[in-house]
Amino acid sequence: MGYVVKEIFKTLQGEGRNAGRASVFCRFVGCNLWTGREADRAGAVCKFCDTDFLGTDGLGGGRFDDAEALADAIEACWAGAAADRFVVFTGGEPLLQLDPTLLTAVRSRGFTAAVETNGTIEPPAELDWVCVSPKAGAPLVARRGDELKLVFPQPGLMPDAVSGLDFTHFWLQPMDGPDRVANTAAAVAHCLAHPQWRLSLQTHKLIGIP
Ligand SMILES: C[S@@+](CC[C@H](N)C(=O)[O-])C[C@H]1O[C@@H](n2cnc3c(N)ncnc32)[C@H](O)[C@@H]1O
Ligand SMILES: Nc1nc2[nH]cc(C(=O)O)c2c(=O)[nH]1
Ligand code: SF4
Ligand SMILES: [Mg+2]
Repeated sequence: MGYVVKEIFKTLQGEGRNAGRASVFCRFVGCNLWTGREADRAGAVCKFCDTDFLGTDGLGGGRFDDAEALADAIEACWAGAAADRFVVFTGGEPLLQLDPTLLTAVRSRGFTAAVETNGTIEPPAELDWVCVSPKAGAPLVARRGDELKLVFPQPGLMPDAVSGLDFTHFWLQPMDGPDRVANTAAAVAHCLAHPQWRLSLQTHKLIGIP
């Protein structure tokens, strides 16, 4: 089983409960809700994506023949002590490729393993941290986890529709793009009126790190 990876980089997790934590990000190529091509954006299920997940041309990207090779690359990217190792699998949609074999390989190297997923695919049980970010118009299969991070506002997916699901933390993350300032104000207002929800800012963008 091989893996196709856009990029592998070390940075601080910018979003959600683990914001500020040193992390290796492994970004897989491909998504099931958008082709990744701008020409297809308007017709995609997910239209607001802020990420380039096409090609293997990013830092540390490439094709990895097996789980051991990719886990070795993740460990090399960490380039540090054995304590507090943390890897975030993202994409694109990581659950199109992430499997128990790769999770076992990174965990055997001392990593705590997290995922950022759109919730359309059931996450493997070997994950230590599951962040689900549901998308309007897409089936929500992953209905439990550690954090639910709703990009806000999304026409057709109101917070009330997912606030009863089995998650420990509930975040509203303002949709980045031309309406970011207005979306942030709307998210703040919703959190004030509905304290189950907390604000998640994309802090890496605020401070200019990857
Ligand atoms: C690029 S996605 C990759 C993982 C997965 N496909 C997903 O959607 O959760 C990583 C995170 O960025 C969020 N995101 C994507 N575009 C965004 C935008 N324009 N503004 C705010 N958050 C965004 C997603 O909702 C998700 O929580
Ligand atoms: N610093 C940083 N934090 C992140 N949290 C989720 C990200 C993602 O693209 O999945 C992301 C990202 O791209 N960079
Ligand atoms: S599901 Fe995630 S990776 Fe796919 S287009 Fe939407 S935000 Fe981007
Ligand atoms: Mg990102």
